[in-house]
Amino acid sequence: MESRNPAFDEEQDRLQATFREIDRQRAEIGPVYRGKDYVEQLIEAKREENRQRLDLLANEPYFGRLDFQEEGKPAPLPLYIGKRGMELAETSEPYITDWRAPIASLFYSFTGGDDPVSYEAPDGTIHGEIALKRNISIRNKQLGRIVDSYERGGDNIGLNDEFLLYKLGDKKDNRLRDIVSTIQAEQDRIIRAPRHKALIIQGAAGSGKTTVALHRLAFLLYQYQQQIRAERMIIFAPNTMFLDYISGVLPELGVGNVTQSTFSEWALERLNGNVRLAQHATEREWFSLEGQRPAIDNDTPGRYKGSLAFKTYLDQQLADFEQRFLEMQPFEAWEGRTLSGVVIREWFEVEYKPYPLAQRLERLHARINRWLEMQLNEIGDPKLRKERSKTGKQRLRAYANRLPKADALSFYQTLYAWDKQSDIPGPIAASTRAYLKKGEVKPEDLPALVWIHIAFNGADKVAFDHVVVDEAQDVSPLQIALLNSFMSEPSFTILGDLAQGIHAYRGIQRWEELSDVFAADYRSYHALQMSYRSTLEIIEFANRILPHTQTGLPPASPVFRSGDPVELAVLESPEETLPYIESFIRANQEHGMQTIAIIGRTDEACARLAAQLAESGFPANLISESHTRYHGGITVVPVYLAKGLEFDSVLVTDADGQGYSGSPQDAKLLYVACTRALHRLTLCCYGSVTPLLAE
Ligand SMILES: Nc1ncnc2c1ncn2[C@@H]1O[C@H](COP(=O)(O)OP(=O)(O)OP(=O)(O)O)[C@@H](O)[C@H]1O
Repeated sequence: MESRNPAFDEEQDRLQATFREIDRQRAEIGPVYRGKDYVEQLIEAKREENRQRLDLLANEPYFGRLDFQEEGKPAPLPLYIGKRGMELAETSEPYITDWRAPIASLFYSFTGGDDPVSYEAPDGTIHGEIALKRNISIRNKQLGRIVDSYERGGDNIGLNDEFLLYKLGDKKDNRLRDIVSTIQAEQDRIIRAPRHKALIIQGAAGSGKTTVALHRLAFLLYQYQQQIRAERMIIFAPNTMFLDYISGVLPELGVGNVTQSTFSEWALERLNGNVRLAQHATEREWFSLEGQRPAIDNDTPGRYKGSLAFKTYLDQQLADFEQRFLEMQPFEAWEGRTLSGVVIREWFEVEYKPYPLAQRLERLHARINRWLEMQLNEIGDPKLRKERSKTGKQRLRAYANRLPKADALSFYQTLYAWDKQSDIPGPIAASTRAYLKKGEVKPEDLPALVWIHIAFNGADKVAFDHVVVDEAQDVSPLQIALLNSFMSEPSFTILGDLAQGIHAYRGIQRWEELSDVFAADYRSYHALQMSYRSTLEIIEFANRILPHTQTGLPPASPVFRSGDPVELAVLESPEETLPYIESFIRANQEHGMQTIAIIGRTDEACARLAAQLAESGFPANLISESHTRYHGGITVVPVYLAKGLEFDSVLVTDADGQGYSGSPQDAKLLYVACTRALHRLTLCCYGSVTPLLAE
């Protein structure tokens, strides 16, 4: 605990007063209503919301204080900033300010100096001066550390980062955490950006992209309470384990009900389970060490099928498909009774035009059926009517069967038919055909399939109020265009790091590929360069790998947090690897590291290692594609699945020329591996070190 001083005593008194106020308000809410009265139930829902808010506040009422003197006011007023807001029950005066409130933006944007400051309030710009900025740490209801990062008239040297460094030095468990108390100005600008934008964020490893995106959701829900609903927000992330890892942040911020999904999961749901996915086939091809991996270009299957050029091709094919309905023939129910083609086309082309194709077909079918019933009703003789009814219905079935099918998978299959004249490059068509023949598609086919499905069935225009796409360097322009078609106006947070583009065979090479999906007024590009996750030593080490990724990205800037030097162990023989890893784990546990990861090169190597470790008494959590949970503790993980995660201490194995050749693809993998470490990074290999680390 801090030594006693007047500031500490003042904050102690304020904290106790706050707890008393929270207790008072909590008691006033009264007992839970369990009756059946609907109005009472609605009121109870509001009360429950209040209970939850007060419980959250009771734990850590606030984390910062900002004394702001508004222009024209005689003295500064202290604002206490917390995860949720609170008013005094008696006077309705603000007592704790929600971090998302406009005035709280000053706490984040202010980085020192005596210059006047301003913030955007609903009624216009408010000007004033800051007299004090104070970080207050409250843990288990106890006042802990107080750090004044600015005091008017004080010397204010070098205190700005102290609280941040104190926070960054923490050991991690198995969950990503909120950062409300230390959001940095550049991050805050993204969090508070207007709603109707497609923000594209290139952020260095550990720059807080994922965290910032989650805080942005909380901000949007607060700022646009009337227009945005949590149930209509969605977060796309690369795998379910990563979703599990980040799932704690939104509840900590008091946000529930936001859908979190992988793109594949979401797409399969759209397709009503009508397609079967060849799981992980591409990953196995690209991340094993067997075989020669081809160079990546625009004709790499995943890149081609995710391109806007492919989207144009699909749209053309869909338009041609629709044209074929214009050739609809007359329907002859029985000899002498025919519904003319002109009438049928009129219904289809004019009357049903506003509906999506599949619905138009359904309506047309029902309409012809009604016409048939009417014709039958005109026949007086029951025997003849029965006979004609049989013929008419048979013929209608045959007629409907002759019409092209508005079904996404059937249509997609026709694009790859061996005799089809097509824009699709031959090798791509052949390999896709082979999968389709087995009744399977690859993840790279899903955007196109959903695109077709939407063309046939329509998209729910207001399905999303906001979409977050994490690890967006691995998604395709077609995916983004598709998601955009589920919104009346774009509202996106798209974030990633090209240097971590390990799925480049299906992802993008430049951000323009994604931003081209949006009109110029909507898109805005942001770069986050400061990296918060790792120590100075780790960031500098990883920065040396960066040029080999050939992405042209600038090095990440470290926060000045120094730790142990990065170690590279060159072993004499493969037999030394296991004892080396065991001693690594032991040493790190003794050092207080809570999450320790051994990052291997392939699935197979990791499975072998985890089995060996278990035998020698180090049970580790092995992560594979099918894992849905990240448990913390000791983890063995193949590098391509480590993306997005972080660990107190990391050992990268296989750091030799075979594990990581000098190619840009392997440079990205090694960059991902090294940037997972918060406090300690070690690499090991036997034989020759990878050319990526040759210097
Ligand atoms: N302003 C901040 N204050 C405290 N911690 C922060 C801040 N910004 C980021 N962090 C921490 O840095 C780490 C990295 O954050 P996050 O995982 O969101 O980064 P990222 O850019 O998505 O990383 P990567 O691309 O490498 O997966 C997390 O532990 C997060 O809590």
